[in-house]
Amino acid sequence: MEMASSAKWFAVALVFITVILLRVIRGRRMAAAPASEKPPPPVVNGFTLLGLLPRLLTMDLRTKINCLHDKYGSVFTVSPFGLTNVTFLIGPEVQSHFFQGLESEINHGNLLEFLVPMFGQEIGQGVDAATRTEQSRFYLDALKQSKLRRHLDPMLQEVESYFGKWGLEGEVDLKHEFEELLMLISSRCLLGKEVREKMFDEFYKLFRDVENGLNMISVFFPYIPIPANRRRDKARLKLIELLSGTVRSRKSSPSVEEDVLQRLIDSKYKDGRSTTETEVAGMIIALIFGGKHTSSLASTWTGACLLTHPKFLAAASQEQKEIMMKYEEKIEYDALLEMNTLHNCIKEALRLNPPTTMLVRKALKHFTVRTRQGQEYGIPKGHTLASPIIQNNYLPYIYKDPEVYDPDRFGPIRQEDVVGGKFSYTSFGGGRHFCSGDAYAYMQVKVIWSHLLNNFDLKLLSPYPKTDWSKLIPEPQGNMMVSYKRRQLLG
Ligand code: HEM
Repeated sequence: MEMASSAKWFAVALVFITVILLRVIRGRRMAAAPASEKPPPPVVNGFTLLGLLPRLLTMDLRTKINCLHDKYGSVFTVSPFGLTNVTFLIGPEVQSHFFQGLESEINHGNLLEFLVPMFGQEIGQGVDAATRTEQSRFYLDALKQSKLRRHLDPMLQEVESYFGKWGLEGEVDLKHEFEELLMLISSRCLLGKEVREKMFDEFYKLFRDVENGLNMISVFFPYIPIPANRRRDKARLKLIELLSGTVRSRKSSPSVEEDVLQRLIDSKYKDGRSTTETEVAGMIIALIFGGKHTSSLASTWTGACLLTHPKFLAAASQEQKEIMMKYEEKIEYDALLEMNTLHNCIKEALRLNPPTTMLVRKALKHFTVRTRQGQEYGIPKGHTLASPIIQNNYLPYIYKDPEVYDPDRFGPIRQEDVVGGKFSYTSFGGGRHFCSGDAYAYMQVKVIWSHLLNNFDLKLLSPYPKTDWSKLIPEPQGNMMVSYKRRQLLG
């Protein structure tokens, strides 16, 4: 009996030792892997995360990432109990594959799946990679610099008419004002006159329901039947129906409009196929979604920064005076291109407060990165990759006194982002998926701020806003109350 029991324990021990030995041998083999296989990045595992939790819980997103950056360096993998592996890439030196790698080696994977129920199955993440790439080309083509001039007059009309409704003096919540105004500009320049003139209210209401479908829950569970998702699905169907009707009547009309909707209608795939009504409808919803809120936040943060920095407010106002004199009080497209001070004021507001705080990708193939200190790491296939713009924009070896609002850092003397090298400034992304609407965005924010600087004396009544990190796209917390006094009546 005793003999049988000993034999049993001996067999168990043997199996156990064999398993251990096999693991050690496999580990040695991996350690002796070819020289091209660099070590993986340091890992922040579940236990470490639990240890850090009390501190992390009290921090905002940027401080959290900063804390991990300080401790683990510019490349590290957050791996909570092996559930997932998210590798953070911080600083321009380690971004080139992230931004420029082939789509077949690094792409958005299913990380943006939550956009499918917002824009439909026919575009973006709902279609195969080749079709998606062609649709990105349509966006780029519709929004490229050479096509922007024609948007200036409608944009100016919207801005003048909006601020024309302000009194001689008063108080407003600038954040709210910009949200409304950007929706009007977007519907006019992107969607066109049919929607702007005849069905703006209906469009706005439906669009808001689609937009509000994006929340912390829907990002992870885009299809669960919570009320916000149900409202989103209903609104999207109605929106697609409404916009498809507009596309249909445009297609059958001999007159050709000059807005972005028309460009998407006229776009053709490489095989000669025209875009369908639902594709155009989905693409235009996606464009408005990508451009409206980001530009409204850019306008708000620019206001918050300018109105708390008299030196730069004075410089931007002086530039307006000179340009208005040169162009005889009329804003022309070329005049906008000459507003370098205002441009840098907006760019700096977006460095400090990028609306998209973090970019993500999926590694479909193993790749290597080399840090600024010369350390090389192999990033395994399958990892989720995160490029935190909110941390990259604050690196002190790129930006002097990174916490300070200083638009001069982008001026001709310092050019800190140029000196810092490619991917030093990524508020608009970079490389393959660089924002298609950056020039359009600058144009509308400049038209707005040029008008305000030329026509009003403004004072910030609220304190400089804190960032509301509870929002998926962080925004200034609460209202941003401003008092205005009209300098001259509009002619
Ligand atoms: C201040 C305003 C804006 C900011 C900060 C911004 C930021 C960004 C960023 C960071 C990306 C890269 C996403 C990634 O790599 O995953 C992006 C992509 C994109 N943006 Fe913008 N954006 C702005 C305005 C606009 C506007 C006004 C439009 C259109 C009207 C637009 C259309 C797009 C499109 C279509 C893409 C996808 C490009 C692609 O994947 O090929 N954006 N934007």
